[in-house]
Amino acid sequence: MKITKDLYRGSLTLLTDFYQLTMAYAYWKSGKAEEEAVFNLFFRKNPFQGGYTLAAGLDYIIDFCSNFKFEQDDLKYLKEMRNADGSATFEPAFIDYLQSMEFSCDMEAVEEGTVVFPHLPLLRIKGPLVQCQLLETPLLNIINFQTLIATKAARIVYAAKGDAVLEFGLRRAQGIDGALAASRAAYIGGCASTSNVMAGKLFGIPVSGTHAHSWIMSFDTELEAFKAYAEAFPDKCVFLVDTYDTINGVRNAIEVGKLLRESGKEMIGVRIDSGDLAYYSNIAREMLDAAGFPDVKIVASNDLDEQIITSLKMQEASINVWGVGTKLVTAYDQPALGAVYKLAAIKNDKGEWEPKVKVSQQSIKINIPGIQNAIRFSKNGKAIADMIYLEGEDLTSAQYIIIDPVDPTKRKKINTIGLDEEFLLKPIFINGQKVYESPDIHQIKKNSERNLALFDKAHKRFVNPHIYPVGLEEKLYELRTQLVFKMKNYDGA
Ligand SMILES: Nc1ncnc2c1ncn2[C@@H]1O[C@H](COP(=O)(O)OP(=O)(O)OP(=O)(O)O)[C@@H](O)[C@H]1O
Ligand SMILES: O=P(O)(O)OC[C@H]1O[C@H](OP(=O)(O)OP(=O)(O)O)[C@H](O)[C@@H]1O
Ligand SMILES: O=C(O)c1cccnc1
Repeated sequence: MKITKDLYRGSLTLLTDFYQLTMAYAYWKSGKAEEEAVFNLFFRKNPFQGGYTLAAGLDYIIDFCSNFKFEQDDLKYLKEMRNADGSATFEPAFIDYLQSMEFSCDMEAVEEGTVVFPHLPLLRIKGPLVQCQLLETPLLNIINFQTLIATKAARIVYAAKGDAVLEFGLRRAQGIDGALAASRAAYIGGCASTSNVMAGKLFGIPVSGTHAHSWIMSFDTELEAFKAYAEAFPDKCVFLVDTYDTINGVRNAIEVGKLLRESGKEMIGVRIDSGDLAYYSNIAREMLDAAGFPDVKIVASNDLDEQIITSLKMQEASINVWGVGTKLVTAYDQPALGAVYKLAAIKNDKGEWEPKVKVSQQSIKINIPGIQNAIRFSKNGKAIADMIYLEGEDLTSAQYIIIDPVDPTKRKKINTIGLDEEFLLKPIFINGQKVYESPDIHQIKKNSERNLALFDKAHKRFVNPHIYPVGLEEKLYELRTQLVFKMKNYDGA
């Protein structure tokens, strides 16, 4: 992937919040910049009131970290930055320090296309405090959006029950990278193709498209327009039939379909983009079948999402292909995932890791301290539960109790005999060197399919989905409880 160089023509290293730079400066001034720290990236609630989340964005992160370097242009900008009194914001020695900075962290992350849940570490980074801090914002920016859109796509594809979903979002997406990243994530989430040609070029996603109303309107009649399109694309005819009168549009499509057949070609489909999609698709199906076109597909579009698709399926609409734009690429009903990035441990003067916790009045906001990993238990191809545990913990036990991170009265016993186990975090970088072989986009999409198949449909339904158990291993739960007590000054209470 060449997003860094091709789209922005330079370093993306300044794509961070200013406070990360002020902290970087202050860490450097106080001699803490190179202290080793561990941060975790996680979210607290599945989006869209759903029962699962589909991780995406790691390949952007790999690219971002591999290109993490303050370049001359960036340094010049920082050097010229001034405080209100006209003094330089950053002293020259700090600018030199930034210039010499090389990405040197260890990173572990869940692979793209992994089904994930609240509280699981999606990404863990270990390295100099200053680097981990500077990376907070871009890592969150990337994961938050692509994970959200991949999840939305997975829901829409689930609603379509095996029919192809074409992503049509570019024109209404949130800007240029919003559109590109959304097309990528939508493909990972299960869409068959994108209308976004640049996403096709950059990421290798299949591109597809029909034609617009303007094509029809540019001719005197719809029939002429269909005929001219058939001449240009005899193998790719999907006629948009609703510009004037949908039923008449289907009639015209059939007429041109017959002409195509005479020349040895077959019409592929018709598209309906307005009106009652159940009613018109059923009429179109009857007309097409009666005219000898049972294999011609019916494509529907017009502000679709998983709820409308589900409703149209229930109405037995004769739709075979779904074109979905706005509500997919903007994650219309929930515009942000809300993933956060929290300090989990820091190495003290003695070289020991000290777990860190941020106390909150809301128990859902108390982070999980320490260097963690997560393991997924499954049986006969079905996931049973995920356990978050402290790295280095002995994992040979035949039985675990996992404790809900928000409500400690919720516990689950796991007998590990006969269960399959998968470690969710995979090594991505060691000392700044990439050790992970990035799968191509098609393999990532397959990984999503494999992952989604691990989970029961009870977790996938849209209304009140069954909650998948994710819990803390007992020692981690104890550590967190003790730390919270300590920070609240009621040790052992
Ligand atoms: N049978 C149906 N059941 C549920 N929702 C439907 C059905 N048919 C269409 N819809 C959805 O209802 C909404 C209709 O919106 P709207 O009224 O703006 O469309 P329209 O009548 O086609 O108008 P326009 O021509 O401006 O697109 C769209 O989101 C569409 O996907
Ligand atoms: O509704 P969405 O899910 O966002 O899907 C994309 C929409 O974009 C197009 O409409 P537009 O009116 O922009 O152009 P058109 O002339 O091709 O219909 C297309 O016809 C869809 O309705
Ligand atoms: O190809 C299409 O039909 C298409 C592409 C973008 C937006 N709406 C429709």
